[in-house]
Order: sequence, then C-alpha cells, then structure tokens
Amino acid sequence: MRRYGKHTDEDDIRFRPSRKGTRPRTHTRPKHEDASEGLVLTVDRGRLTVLVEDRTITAMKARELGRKGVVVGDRVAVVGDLTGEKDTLARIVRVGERTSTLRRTADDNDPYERIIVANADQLAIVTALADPEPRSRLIDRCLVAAFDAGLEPLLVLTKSDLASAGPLLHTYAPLGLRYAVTSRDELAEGSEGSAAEALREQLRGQITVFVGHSGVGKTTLVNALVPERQRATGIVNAVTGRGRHTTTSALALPLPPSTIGEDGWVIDTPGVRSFGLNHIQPSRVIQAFPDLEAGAAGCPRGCTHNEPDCALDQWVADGHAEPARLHSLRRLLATRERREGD
Ligand SMILES: Nc1nc2c(ncn2[C@@H]2O[C@H](COP(=O)(O)OP(=O)(O)OP(=O)(O)O)[C@@H](O)[C@H]2O)c(=O)[nH]1
Ligand SMILES: [Zn+2]
Repeated sequence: MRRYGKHTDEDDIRFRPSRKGTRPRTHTRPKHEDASEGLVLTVDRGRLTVLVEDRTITAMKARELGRKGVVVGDRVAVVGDLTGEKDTLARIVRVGERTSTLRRTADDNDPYERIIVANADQLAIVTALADPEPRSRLIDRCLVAAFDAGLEPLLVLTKSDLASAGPLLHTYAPLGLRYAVTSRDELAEGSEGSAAEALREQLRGQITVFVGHSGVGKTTLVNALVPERQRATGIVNAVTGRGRHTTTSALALPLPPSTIGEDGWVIDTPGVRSFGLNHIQPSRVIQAFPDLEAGAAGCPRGCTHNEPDCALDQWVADGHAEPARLHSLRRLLATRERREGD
C-alpha cells in the first residue's frame, strides 16, 4: 500500500536518541544547546514520562512552549535533572516536527480535535472474530481515521479459535489491507511460522498504535507482544507514583529487539475505542485510493463523491478502477455521517 503524508527519511521516523546525547546539531540553537533528546512514553495530568537514552524520567512542559501540546510519540528536547531519580522533574523545551498525527474528537459533536499520538507509522485495528461480534462500521471509522492521519491500517483479527476470518476478510478484500489473524493460544506459544509470528513481522521496525473496543482481546495481545509490559508499566507507574496505569493517555511500549536488530514500538491506547470523524477531509481519505484519486480530478469542486455529478462513476465505467473499490471508498466516506457506535 502506498505511503503518504510522511517523510521517508529514516532518521525522521525512528526514535533513536543518540547514545551519549552528543549528536551534532545542524542548526544553531541559541537556547538549550545542551538539551537531550527523548521520546514521550505517556502523559498523565501534565506530567510526561520521557525516555532519555535508557532512562525513564518525568518531565513537564517548559513555560516557553506555551499552549503547544506534547503527546505520546513526540520527540522532545529536555533539560534539567535527567537522572530519572525520585522526585526529579525535567523540562521539555522543544518538540520535534511530527511525521504524523493521530487525532480524535471526543465524539462527533465535540468540536475539539485532540491529537492522541504523534509520529506513528501504522494503526492496528484490533477486532475480535467473535465475542464480541465484529462491527464493520467501527472498523470503517478506524480506517478513515488512519487514512486521514497518514497511518497505514493493519487489521488485527483476534480470537480466531472462535470463528473464521473468512467473511470479514472478504468484506475488506477490495481495500487490499494488510492483516493478521491471531488467537490467545497462538500468541502465548510464540512458535515460529505461526500467525502470531506473522503479526510480529508486521510490527517490526514500526511504530504501531493499537485501538480496539473493550473485550476484543487487545490487552491479551499487547501483553503477549511486549513481555516486558508489566515491567515497563511498572516503571511508568513508579515515575508517576500511581498504582497502575489508569489514565486514558496512550502508552508507548518497546517491542523486544528481534534477531535482525530492528525493533519497533507498540502504542497502547486504553481510552480510545473509535474516532470522532468531524475533522476528516474526504480529499485525504481518497489519497489512500490512488486508483480513484486520479479520477476525482474530474469531479465538481467540493464533491462528496456520493452525488450525481461525481466523476468517479464514469471513471469506473471506463475501466480505470474496480467497482468494488469505489463502493468501499463511498462506504468509508459515509461513516462520517454516522454516529459512533452505529
Ligand atoms: N477465545 C478467546 N478468548 C480470548 C482471546 N484473547 C482474549 N480472550 C478473552 O477475551 C476477554 C477480553 O480480553 P482482553 O485482552 O482483556 O480484552 P481487551 O480488549 O483488553 O478488553 P478490555 O480489558 O475490556 O479493554 C478475556 O476474557 C480474554 O481471556 C482469544 O484469542 N480467544
Ligand atoms: Zn466525486
């Protein structure tokens, strides 16, 4: 699938704070030249947990950042006490340019956009094949949010021991999505060549945000993928001084380094189950359909692609794209008009 809205420069998309924090700077930085680079792992009421080299520190926004938000996945420059020791508090003085932003509105009537994760590469849409039954409208909403954010969607179908993935995959076949089919037992085994291994392969070297409705098995999945999770969560909690990770903030967890030396991040989103889609631009969604995007050039201005004058019907009739693709695009665009949970 095509990538869009992102730089391909590796340095842009990897979180690799330099080992000693001595990376030469290309720009003249009048202030805070001695700042270290870090990665925001989670946010809790103004306190941010930041990974600096191999230490987890607590930081807050410096006043000079003003109203600029700092979110999970942001690459930041921090100054002050970076020891990570108890009761120390560092300051975030800069936020790196973002390669992607995943947003949500609290619901379709909430006018405020909230960025929930920055710099992710893909959105894993976790759906159970049964118990609870898959809800394709919910999947569609997540797909629209992913396309809008410039993230590659990845369908993760859980509980494959309970039902076949066939019908759902059939529905989504025209979209050509990447997918993985898993079950708890397979994940636990971690045997090579298994579906779980195929999922790990899809995550390698990527920053993947996991979303899923309650009960779909997201926690089971993330725990299996990140055996260090308990420890990682423990560190975060030790830092924030709370018993467990109860906030609705996302939480970035490192995937175990693989044998070929490429790692990746899982970003769990406890409070995010779907997306309000008020802010979505049809033009960004259609970018995920390169075969149709060219045909939309013939559409009237501001075409919703679901009206009599839409040029895409003729485009498809002329054989430039498959009818099923146009059908899928229209279904996705229509999710914007439906309420969450429909
Ligand atoms: N049969 C079956 N059950 C599973 C599988 N994965 C998870 N479950 C069960 O499904 C239930 C929900 O799993 P969780 O991992 O807690 O799901 P969650 O999506 O994190 O849900 P919340 O904790 O409510 O947010 C639990 O009872 C799990 O044991 C699976 O592959 N097969
Ligand atoms: Zn149109």
